[in-house]
Amino acid sequence: MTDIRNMLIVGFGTMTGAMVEGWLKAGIAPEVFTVYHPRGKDVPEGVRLVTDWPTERFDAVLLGVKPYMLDDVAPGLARAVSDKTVVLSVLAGIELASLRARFPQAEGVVRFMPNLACALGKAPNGLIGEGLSDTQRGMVTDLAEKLGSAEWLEDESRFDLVTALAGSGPGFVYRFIDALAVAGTRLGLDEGQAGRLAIQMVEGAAALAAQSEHSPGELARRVASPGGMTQKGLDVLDENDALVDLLTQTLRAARDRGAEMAAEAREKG
Ligand SMILES: NC(=O)C1=CN([C@@H]2O[C@H](COP(=O)(O)OP(=O)(O)OC[C@H]3O[C@@H](n4cnc5c(N)ncnc54)[C@H](O)[C@@H]3O)[C@@H](O)[C@H]2O)C=CC1
Ligand SMILES: O=C(O)[C@@H]1CCC=N1
Repeated sequence: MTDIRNMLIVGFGTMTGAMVEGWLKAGIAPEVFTVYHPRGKDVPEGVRLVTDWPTERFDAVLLGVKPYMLDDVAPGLARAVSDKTVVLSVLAGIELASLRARFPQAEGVVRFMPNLACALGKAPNGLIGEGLSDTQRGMVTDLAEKLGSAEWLEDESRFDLVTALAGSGPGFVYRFIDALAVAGTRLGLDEGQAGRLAIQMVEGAAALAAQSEHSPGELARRVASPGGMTQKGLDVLDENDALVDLLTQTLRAARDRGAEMAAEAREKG
């Protein structure tokens, strides 16, 4: 495995900021990172900020702008891409072919789908690439594992679904936490206390599920005493597959938006 020597980041925002936080915590030196922003930007200590397009070549460039801004930055960014560079994109819905059309000279192009838990080294990172050398694939795997895990896909048609589950997923979980707190408040708990209980309960339950030898289904069974309180609640979630159906609709809607964004980028490219 080859350590990354330099990475240019274009679009240093919520997502790529969390990634850099995770990489710095994992021991990558801040000098590895260069952030480009035409109007300047706060960056962590030791990270280089440039307001003009750099002319040197980078091992990796990380694209972190909003998907509809791809063509605002692609021509300038192309100057920092050589035939030894891997282009990493966190842009939802933007396909490998759309990236390749903008960066034909890059050696490899990768869709790298993290989530905000990167900052804690706890994100499942969806990956799919094209044109990668073995060295680049090893480097990208290492970068992903420093942020949590590396989940390589072979079939790009599934990537938007991975994005919906693992990239958008924290948004859905936060809604669930909020809903638990709202429900508790509606039924009579103090609002602040209901919020604290909901967050700490989900944190502990997720940590236990991650460590346990048992599946989440079995863990739910272990919480529910026959004829007891939990079972009565689970009966509501399970009736007519209510929760599974709701989450299927949720993932489908998110996934299908990815396909729409992909089509928009394809038309422009
Ligand atoms: N927020 C999330 O949880 C996730 C976001 N993503 C992807 O990450 C990308 C960025 O999303 P966020 O970080 O949420 O948005 P954001 O708005 O926080 O970040 C975008 C950044 O791009 C910068 N920017 C705008 N114009 C620029 C230019 N011309 N040159 C250089 N930088 C420029 C902005 O200053 C901003 O900081 C999107 O493509 C999204 O699909 C992917 C997975 C999860
Ligand atoms: O909402 C979005 O489009 C991106 C994809 C995953 C999380 N945020």
